[in-house]
Amino acid sequence: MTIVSRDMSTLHTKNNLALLQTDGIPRTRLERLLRERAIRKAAKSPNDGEGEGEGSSTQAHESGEVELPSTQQESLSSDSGTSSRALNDQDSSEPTSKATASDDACEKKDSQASKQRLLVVANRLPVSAVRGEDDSWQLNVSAGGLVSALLGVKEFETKWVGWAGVTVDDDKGRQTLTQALAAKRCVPVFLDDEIVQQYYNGYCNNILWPLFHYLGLPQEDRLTTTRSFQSQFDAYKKANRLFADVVQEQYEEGDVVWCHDYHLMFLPKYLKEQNSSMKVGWFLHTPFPSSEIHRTLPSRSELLRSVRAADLVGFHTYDYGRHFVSACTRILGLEGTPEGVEDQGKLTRVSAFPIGIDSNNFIKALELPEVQMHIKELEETFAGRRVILGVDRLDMIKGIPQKALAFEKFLEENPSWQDKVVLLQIAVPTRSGVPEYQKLSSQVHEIVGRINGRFGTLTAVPIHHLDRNLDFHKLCALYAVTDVALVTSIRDGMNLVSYEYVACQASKKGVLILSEFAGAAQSLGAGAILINPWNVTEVASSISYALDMPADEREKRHYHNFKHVTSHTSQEWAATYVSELNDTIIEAQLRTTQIPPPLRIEVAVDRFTRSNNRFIILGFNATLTEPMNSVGRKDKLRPDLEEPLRKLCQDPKTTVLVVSGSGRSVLDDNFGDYSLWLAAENGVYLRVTTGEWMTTMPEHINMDWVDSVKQVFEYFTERTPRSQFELRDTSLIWNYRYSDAEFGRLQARDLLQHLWTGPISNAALDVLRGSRSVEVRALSVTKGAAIDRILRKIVQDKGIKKPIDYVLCIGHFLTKDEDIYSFFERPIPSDRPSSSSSSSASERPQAGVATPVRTGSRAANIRRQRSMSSLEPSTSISSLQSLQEQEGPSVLDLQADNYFSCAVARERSNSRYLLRSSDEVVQLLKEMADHVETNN
Ligand SMILES: O=P(O)(O)OC[C@H]1O[C@H](O[C@H]2O[C@H](CO)[C@@H](O)[C@H](O)[C@H]2O)[C@H](O)[C@@H](O)[C@@H]1O
Ligand SMILES: O=c1ccn([C@@H]2O[C@H](COP(=O)(O)OP(=O)(O)O)[C@@H](O)[C@H]2O)c(=O)[nH]1
Repeated sequence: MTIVSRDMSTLHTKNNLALLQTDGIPRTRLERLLRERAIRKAAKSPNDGEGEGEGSSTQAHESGEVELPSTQQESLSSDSGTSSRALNDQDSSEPTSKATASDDACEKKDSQASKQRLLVVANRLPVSAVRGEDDSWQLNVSAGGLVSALLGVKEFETKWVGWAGVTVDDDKGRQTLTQALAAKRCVPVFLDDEIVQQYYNGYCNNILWPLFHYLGLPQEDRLTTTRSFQSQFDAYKKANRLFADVVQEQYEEGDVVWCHDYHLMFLPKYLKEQNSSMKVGWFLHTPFPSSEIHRTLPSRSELLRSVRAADLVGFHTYDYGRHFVSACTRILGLEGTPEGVEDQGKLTRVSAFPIGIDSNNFIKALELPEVQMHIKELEETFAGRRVILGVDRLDMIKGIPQKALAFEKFLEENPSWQDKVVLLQIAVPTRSGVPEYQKLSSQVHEIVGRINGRFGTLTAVPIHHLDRNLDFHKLCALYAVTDVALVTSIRDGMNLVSYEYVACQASKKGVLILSEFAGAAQSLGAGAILINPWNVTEVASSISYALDMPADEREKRHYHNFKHVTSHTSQEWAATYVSELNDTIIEAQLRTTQIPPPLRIEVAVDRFTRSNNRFIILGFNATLTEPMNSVGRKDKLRPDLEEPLRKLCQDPKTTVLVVSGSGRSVLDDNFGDYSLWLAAENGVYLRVTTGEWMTTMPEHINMDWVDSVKQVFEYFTERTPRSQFELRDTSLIWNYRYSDAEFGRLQARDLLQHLWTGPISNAALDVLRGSRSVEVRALSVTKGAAIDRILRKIVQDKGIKKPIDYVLCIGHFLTKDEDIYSFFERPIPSDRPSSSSSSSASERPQAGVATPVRTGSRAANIRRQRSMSSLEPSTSISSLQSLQEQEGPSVLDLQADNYFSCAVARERSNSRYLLRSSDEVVQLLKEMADHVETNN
């Protein structure tokens, strides 16, 4: 990402869409992403190409970024007795309190001026701080896959925001730690002990973590537990606010903000509330469980909604993403699409981005003298024995007890191996403040002790169990010398240990036994032996198979995995994610240009009050009723619309028409006692409420297909619980809005497939897909076709003399029915609404009315186009043409400023304006009704 990428980020920052559309940047998402990828590849210098992973450690070290310490010294922290990776950019072991934030920042700015700025926000910073005397700070690399992977990301000008793993209550300490961290491009979020206990140990690691790994919620045995869940959830939100505040302080326009993991599910929402134009991504490092698991969580909806505020939501695997979309459709009732989750036109893109490692760093580390020395030591220690390696945080998800049991079974079944093989298990202590982790530690020790007692000898034990964090060089050496890596996670977001093992096995070509419940199984499945860790017998026989595997099979398997690990690096992962996030914003901007502007209600009302003969056309479903996705919706007029509608209907200067796809009885029930016009079945039936229904059905309408379609709809209704179908005179509708959303959608897909390609595909019918329905209609039955006939009838019936000078047409119409909007438009592209109507409307390319629309010629035109001129209503409606012939001038005298077509709760529409929901329809009609009162 060098010069060309910078051009891209300039485009993003400036939202320069005009430029975007004219300078050759492709318009489709895939084309843009392919191009970005090509640019990234081309921008790699030839030197970067040594080894597949780009961005070598040396390079990163020189730029002063935080990195895995292949080029740094490592230190054993003598006071704690544990081995850790000390991390300083100038000097690896000295305390860093003297480093100043400003010096460092300036230096970085110059060297990284061309890079995209990236704010990485994660609960844990890549370094954990330990306070020394004199307010000095030692910064040690934190353990865990998230940190390892993100340390490999070097393409961006990255700043980290997170918790340093330590409580600092005094101002001086906070100040010095902030300075020390600034040298690592890290910014601390300070959490007090109470928050850490409630948020991190409590809500994150005792509730979300087990739940997301299918271990269920903790059992409650008394009400105080419920109360503590609530206080943990409150602390979770509070902690997320603290993160949001720090991000806000650090944010500069154009930055990409990348939020990580289950600790920060509220962060996207808080950030967008603070700044809606911020580019916000969220990535989950754990699995996202099936919606059936997620729905057990009391705060399930709030969490989903908050994550949805992000522009891009990423997961390690397609399955996790699918579960998330499914939870949003089933729990929030939103629309899941192949692209993500949609709510009233707002798309949250959901994709899989499998993480990788900085493979080059591992490969190069193997050449270092210290690593070679460790390799030699290990070879000597384990001479004559094969070594099976396990490296895990001591976490219940890692299946360490299962691993030990499988190894026990293997020894039991293979006595000849008993003194020739050892299981070397590194169990890095983690989250020791959570009681479940303390229990696990004792459990594992007990099992290991028992097995060693059973199979050990005076001089050797079969399991070497180390409860500690290893330094990087020792870890690399272990990866390189061992014969088999055994990963038995019962669930694991990805599992980077398996990647790291493969990266270090270029010479030995050891075997990877990998749990099928780790995300890594999807990428390393070709080369690994996949196992179900719960099946102890299977794992035991896989160990046996691995130890006896012939060299050529090991080579082949290793080759597959090595290729994957070295090409799908952490750098690639981050670059792909950020590139998609940037593109998601471009896409949203492009979509915006296709979205009509919001209706300015005050303008519509103002024009209404100044006109003398108004025509108001209202859709019914989701326009005058509750929104589509509210549970238990009935086809019923909203109670808050009754009064305003009644007032409007009583106004002598206003004619109100409700036009709906619904049948006559639905409209009768809702509007029988109002004084207005009703058009049922998309205008096939018409009546003024004081009169009888009449048909406006066109002649020669072909309905031969009805029986065949009916049979198909019956078939799908029987097989889709809670779906229903309705037979109308000119249409059939199958709707599944009360069915399981995903199943309904799959059924609809099958149904559509059959209608489009099956035996009735040549019938004279239109197939229309609604958001949760499929409708089949006679050809050319649309609201736009009907409005012509309806208008004629109304004009004739009311004996209208004064031309109609104001039209408001609002509805949640299917695309096909949007021809009702264009009926009142005059197709002259150069015409524009005058500026007084609405400034945003004047920017709309499709708005084309400027001069009076003469209904006679317009209607005739439409009739010609649609071959709908010959109408035979049961009650005669004479043609408007003849009406005009009889009565002289036009009945429509519509200035552009006085025509308002509005789609309700739609994202894209041919209408001039949008109303977000039926709530806004209520507001509009109320304000109009208020003016009727005062004016008349
Ligand atoms: O920060 P801690 O509470 O000490 O825990 C360490 C990290 O554990 C989890 O790692 C996950 O991320 C890895 C990289 O994507 C993935 O390979 C692994 O399967 C996950 O378990 C956790 O998600 C991180 O937030 C923690 O920092
Ligand atoms: O003593 C150790 C052992 C392991 N790791 C690192 O911890 C990470 C574990 O990541 P993984 O994705 O396997 O699981 P997680 O712990 O994140 O759940 C790997 O990068 C290891 O290199 C470490 O820092 N110190």
